[in-house]
Amino acid sequence: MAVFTAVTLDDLTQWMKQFPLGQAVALKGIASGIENSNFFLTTQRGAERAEYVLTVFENLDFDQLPFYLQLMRHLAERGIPVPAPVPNAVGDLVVPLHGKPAAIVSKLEGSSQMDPQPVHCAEVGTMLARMHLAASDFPMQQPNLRGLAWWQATTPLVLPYLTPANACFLHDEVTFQTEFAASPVYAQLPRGPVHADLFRNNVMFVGEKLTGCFDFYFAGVDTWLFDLAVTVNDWCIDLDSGELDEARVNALLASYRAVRPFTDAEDIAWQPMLRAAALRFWLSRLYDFYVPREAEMLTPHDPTHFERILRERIATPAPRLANFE
Ligand SMILES: Nc1ncnc2c1ncn2[C@@H]1O[C@H](COP(=O)(O)OP(=O)(O)O)[C@@H](O)[C@H]1O
Ligand SMILES: N[C@@H](CCOP(=O)(O)O)C(=O)O
Repeated sequence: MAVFTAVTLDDLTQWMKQFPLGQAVALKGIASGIENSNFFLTTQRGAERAEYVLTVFENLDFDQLPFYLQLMRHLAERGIPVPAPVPNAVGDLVVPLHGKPAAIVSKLEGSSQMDPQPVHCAEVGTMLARMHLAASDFPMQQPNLRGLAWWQATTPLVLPYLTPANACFLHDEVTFQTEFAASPVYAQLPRGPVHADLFRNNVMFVGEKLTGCFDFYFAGVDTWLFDLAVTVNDWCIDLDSGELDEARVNALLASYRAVRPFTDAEDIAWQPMLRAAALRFWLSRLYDFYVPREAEMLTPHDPTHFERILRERIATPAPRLANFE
């Protein structure tokens, strides 16, 4: 269940007056999701009804949220299919509700495709490349808050819970990634604002047509290749083994490259980056599993899934980016 803060239609009677949306006439809690309280909100202005998503943010504060919501607005204005935040009468995208930050965004059509085929991966690749280019002139700066500095700070917190062999494995991978991030190849990688969590459950489809992506609350400035590796590590794998599925990898990379060709540095960095993307989610899942936050509100995901993927990415050479047609 993912409604941590109860909101009723009565609560919204006054609150909605700051938005140019008319009255709230229906509100339904959304069960999926693990971080925030989400609701489908129906509004009515005159005879016209419209659907939105109301989010009450449980873990992010008022200072952090403008980056995410302004980025969504920036992308929506450039035709990238992401939820468009609705500003209130004074232009604020984030406003208090029950003392917590809240926002209203447009509702995307469709549902998640949890058994993606190459055709779906091709759609994701095209959208991701378009999103990277469209975000490249976004003026706000916020690093990926789940990047290298977070990995280095979080590793000592989870090491005591691991077997000696796994502790050693984690420590070695963070050392490897620290050296990779200091390398000349890494310095040449193109970067900008990235989604950083473009998993299957964060993209909507109607049939084979991608209708949008959401959940920008891990977005930040990082390399485009990292974002691509996060995406491939979720969309293009066999979920049991963690192995890459060649047809889906091919489809996603070819469609991405058709919009934004890869650089030589990206070609060289691909395998370390697939490892980095696996490490990032192994570590966050370990942290959520072993170091639960106070007033726990988060359902932890299985960390061993990404441990398996990381071992697999180290063991099996990644196909060269340049070879994909
Ligand atoms: N803009 C949107 N349009 C349509 N559905 C949405 C939208 N935003 C969220 N949802 C629905 O809400 C669910 C939970 O959202 P999510 O962002 O994953 O929550 P959390 O941040 O709590 O993990 C999604 O699985 C999706 O069904
Ligand atoms: N994708 C992450 C967890 C983030 O959850 P989300 O529901 O906010 O996308 C993972 O799988 O560990």
